[in-house]
Amino acid sequence: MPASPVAEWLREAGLEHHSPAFSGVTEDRFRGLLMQDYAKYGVVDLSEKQALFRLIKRISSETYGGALLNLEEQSSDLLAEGVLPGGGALQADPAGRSMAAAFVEHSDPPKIRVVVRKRPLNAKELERDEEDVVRVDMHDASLVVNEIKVKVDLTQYTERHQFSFDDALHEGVSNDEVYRSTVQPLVATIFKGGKATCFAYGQTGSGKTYTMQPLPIRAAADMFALLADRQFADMSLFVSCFEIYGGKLYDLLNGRKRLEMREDGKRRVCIVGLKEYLVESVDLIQQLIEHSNAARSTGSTGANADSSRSHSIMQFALKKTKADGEPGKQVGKISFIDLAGSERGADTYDNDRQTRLEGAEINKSLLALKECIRALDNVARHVPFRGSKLTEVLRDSFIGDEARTVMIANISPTSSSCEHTLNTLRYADRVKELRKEKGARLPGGVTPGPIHPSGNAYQMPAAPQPVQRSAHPGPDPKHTPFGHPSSRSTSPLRGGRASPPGRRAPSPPSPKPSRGSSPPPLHAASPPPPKLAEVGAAAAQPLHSPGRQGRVSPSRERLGRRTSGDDQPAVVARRLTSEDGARPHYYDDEEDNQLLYARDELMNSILEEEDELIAAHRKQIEDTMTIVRWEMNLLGEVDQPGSAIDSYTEKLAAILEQKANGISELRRRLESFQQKLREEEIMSKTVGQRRAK
Ligand SMILES: Nc1ncnc2c1ncn2[C@@H]1O[C@H](COP(=O)(O)OP(=O)(O)OP(=O)(O)O)[C@@H](O)[C@H]1O
Repeated sequence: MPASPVAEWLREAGLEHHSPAFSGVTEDRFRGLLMQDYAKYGVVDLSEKQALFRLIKRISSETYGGALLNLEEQSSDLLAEGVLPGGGALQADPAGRSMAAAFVEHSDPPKIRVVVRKRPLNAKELERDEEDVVRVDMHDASLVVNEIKVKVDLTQYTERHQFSFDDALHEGVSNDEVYRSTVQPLVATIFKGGKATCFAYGQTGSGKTYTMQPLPIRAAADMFALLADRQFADMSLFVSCFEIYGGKLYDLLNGRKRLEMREDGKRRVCIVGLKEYLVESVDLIQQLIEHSNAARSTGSTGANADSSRSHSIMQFALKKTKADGEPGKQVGKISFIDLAGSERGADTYDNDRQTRLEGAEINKSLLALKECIRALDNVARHVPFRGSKLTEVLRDSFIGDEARTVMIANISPTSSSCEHTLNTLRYADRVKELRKEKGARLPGGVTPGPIHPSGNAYQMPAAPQPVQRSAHPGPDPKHTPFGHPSSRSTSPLRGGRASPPGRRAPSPPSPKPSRGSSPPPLHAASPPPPKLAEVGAAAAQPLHSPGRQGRVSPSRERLGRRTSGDDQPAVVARRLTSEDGARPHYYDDEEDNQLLYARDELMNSILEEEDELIAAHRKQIEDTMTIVRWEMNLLGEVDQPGSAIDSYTEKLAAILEQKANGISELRRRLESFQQKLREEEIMSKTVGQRRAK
């Protein structure tokens, strides 16, 4: 007689001696066994329990669509590193929860984790015989950068910079190990209802994309493994991907469609129109990643023809699934962020205006990101989201006890990249600095010794207050210029803006794919694949652009730090090294410094006013539509027999005045903006000329 499938499975797992106890257990019942059931069938030994757990995970996953997982490997990883952080403690879970549920409940990764990854020398660097100046000691999570310097008499010497982080990964470390050190511990956070963020920071070509790309795939594999558990059967995974390019949002899974950020009544940020995909296989995620990569903006710069000039953000949202298959309430979320090249925030003086503006935007967003992460650790009452689009979009990921962030600082090994490498490490160091004992820090960002768990002498800068955008005095939709409400006065555009929060655009429910079915292929130029669900984002209010008080000012922050005494000396050489890679360079010449600071200020106000100008233009169009309605009404009135011409002329005068005011206000704004662009042009040219000297 052939063995039953259950007996066959047990044999595969080396548990055949337990087969008699399982006789009569159906395949479905077997798949649904929980940990507390194991003892009933005589499986009490720890290693046997683990083997049975892995077996059930594997067959459940094969049945429910996660067949692509290498569960033998994944589960053993989970068992070794995540599921059982306390050794075998969870095996004896008194509540008798499944291993998956116990993993989620017991896992508690730190709020912030900073990991450095060094990439190997590439073929070109080897060909040029470039020197590897970075030594990583994985054992104590530290690294040393040997910076080669030249004295005034032209003799060379080496300056040694030492850093320590939560993990330091050398060039031989695989992407799997990176995953285990960074994102895997965050998987439980998402199932617990938390928001997790993982971002890669570093100069162009340091390995950000190489590092980030596999992470969502591995995370999805682990998430599917957990989703196969009965405990999480009512949840599904949704994926979206967008980029922030020049301060604007584009959907990378929907033909780079421009997206708008909105804030709903509860001050939640929504990205209106962002497409979300229900995913049930790792394969589909792989295709979505390829699709988004193809769509991502890259542009050529003096530094690197392929340098990435945008931040790309892939988000996994875990949601409850409604009975009709539609997504319900969000449980948790993880964002994978491949940041723009960090060096792109500086050295932009010689480029064209567009590139300079992009550089300034990147600079601003990297500074704001650092401040938001630092605020996480500092349990700050105010988090400076409004510093940039990037941090506004990620706002909910920086709030709440369950917010977790992992930063991966990618560095290149060569001597020629040394300055950028040090900038990246200093940025990473500052992200983590609250965890360190202040006394242990050496000048210049050198941070030997262990991380102190409670050292926290840093104070957040005064919380910036959001400033309302000063809109021009357009017509109030409730009041006509004649001083009384008009039944027809509501602007159709204004009305149309307020779509109900949380609504989804109608889309057919996504059927669960049959086992083994492969998702449709994606092509860069092709329309998005099926299983599409549009995010019904609330669209109550557009976000206010960051006001002058609400932004992170690079120059002011820098000046403030100089007097704080815990950074590098203020003036050390002909050129001061930028301390966190997101800064322009500063000089020991006071005049040069003044010029750079002034240019920073101007650039920031241009970035703010650009948004405001566009918003004001939009509003002006809406107002014009409202006024046209009034005019039509007025003409209707004057055509009536016996209408009073005096009343008509008065109302017409009021309308014309309102029209003229609207246009002159918009024109004033435009002229002020154009003037700033001209000033910036001149300043950048002057800076470029001084630097060339
Ligand atoms: N750890 C690594 N092992 C092997 N090759 C690597 C590693 N890191 C990066 N590389 C290679 O180095 C090159 C640059 O890497 P990558 O494109 O990821 O850099 P990047 O930081 O994302 O750059 P950009 O900001 O321009 O997007 C690629 O060819 C990549 O395959």
